[in-house]
Amino acid sequence: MKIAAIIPAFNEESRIENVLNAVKKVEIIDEIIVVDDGSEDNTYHVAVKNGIKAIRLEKNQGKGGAIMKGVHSTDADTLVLLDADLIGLTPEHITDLIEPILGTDVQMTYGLFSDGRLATDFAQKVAPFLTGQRVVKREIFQQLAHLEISRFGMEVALTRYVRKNNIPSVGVPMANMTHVMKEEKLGLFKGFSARLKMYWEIIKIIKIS
Ligand SMILES: O=c1ccn([C@@H]2O[C@H](COP(=O)(O)OP(=O)(O)O)[C@@H](O)[C@H]2O)c(=O)[nH]1
Ligand SMILES: O=C(O)[C@@H](COP(=O)(O)O)O[C@H]1O[C@H](CO)[C@@H](O)[C@H](O)[C@H]1O
Repeated sequence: MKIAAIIPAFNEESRIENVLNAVKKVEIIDEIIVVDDGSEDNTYHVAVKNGIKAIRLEKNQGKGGAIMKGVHSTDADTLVLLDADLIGLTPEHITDLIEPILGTDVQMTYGLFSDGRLATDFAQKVAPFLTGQRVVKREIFQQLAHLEISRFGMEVALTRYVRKNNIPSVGVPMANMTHVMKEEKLGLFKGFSARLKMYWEIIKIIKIS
């Protein structure tokens, strides 16, 4: 079994180091890959400075496209997907996410914030299928079309595929964790516009998957 962590990152220079510090401490992870999705800031250099393999995409391709670049750059059979803007991530959170897959027929796990912040805990209670923290077996990526163009629809495509095909999956609580919300990153107006765009990308993938 080979485990690779893939961290898609778009303009995350000030946030990604926290995530890298936690991932680097997880001994069962064989490879860490940051995919810089056309950032205009120093995300790529922060990853390289931390000794991480980083792939730099010239043009922004969206989260799904960035993750698939990472998937195609490794032969790992187990992929750990983590957002670059997590707050409170520990090595234990990551091992908890991987553990249910070891020696079982579980093919996907998904992490759910709890006891972090009211807003982000609530968002994941209402829509657990959106979470970006996952461990996914490679076969699942191979079965799914459209992931390269799915942008923020990637997680919903994964969840729908697993449900439709009765593939064993497990939700894992991630206590004391949260992330930086779009409105906090981009300001109220731009953040909310980005949120609407994300919902549209999700609707589009539902239509074609
Ligand atoms: O075009 C994009 C948009 C987002 N991301 C990354 O995907 C993850 C989740 O994105 P974001 O935090 O914006 O989504 P949210 O959690 O707010 O829905 C983060 O690591 C982003 O840097 C990416 O690689 N390309
Ligand atoms: O939880 C959600 O409602 C959205 C938006 O999060 P925020 O409202 O910015 O905290 O975030 C998730 O959904 C995206 C689409 O599935 C994922 O790509 C993100 O990783 C995830 O955090």
